[in-house]
Amino acid sequence: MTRVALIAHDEKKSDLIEFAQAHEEQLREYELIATGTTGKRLMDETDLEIDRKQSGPLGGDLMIGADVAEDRLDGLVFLRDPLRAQPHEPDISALLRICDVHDTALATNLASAEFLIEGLAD
Ligand SMILES: O=C(CO)COP(=O)(O)O
Repeated sequence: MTRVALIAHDEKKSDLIEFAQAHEEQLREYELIATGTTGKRLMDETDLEIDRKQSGPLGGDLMIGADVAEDRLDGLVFLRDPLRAQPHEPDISALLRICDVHDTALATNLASAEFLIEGLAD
C-alpha cells in the first residue's frame, strides 16, 4: 500500500491541514504517517487516520527517516518553516538527506506538494 508522510513546522501547519483537506479523498487511500503534533492536528481537523510518531523535536523526523531508510515510504510532504531556526535542525537535515539517498519523493512547499500528490495518483 502506498505510504505517505506528512510533516509541518508550526507556522506551516495550517497550510498542511488545508492541503490535506483539499486532497482528503485521495489521502484516505494511503497509509499516512506524521510527526506528533502535525498528526494530532490532522486527526482533529480531518477524518484521516494517521500513524503518529514522536513530535519532531523529540525524534519524530528521525522515526520517519527510518521508514525512508527501509524503503517503506513512497512520498513525504514536509512543509518546513524557512524563516525560523529549529532546535532539531540536524534531524531535519538527516531526513532530507535520507530521502535523497533513497530517491524518495519529497516536497517541501505547497506547489511541489501538489505535484507529488498528483504523481502518486498515477
Ligand atoms: O518539528 C517538526 C518537524 O521537524 C514537526 O513536529 P510536530 O509535528 O510534532 O510539530
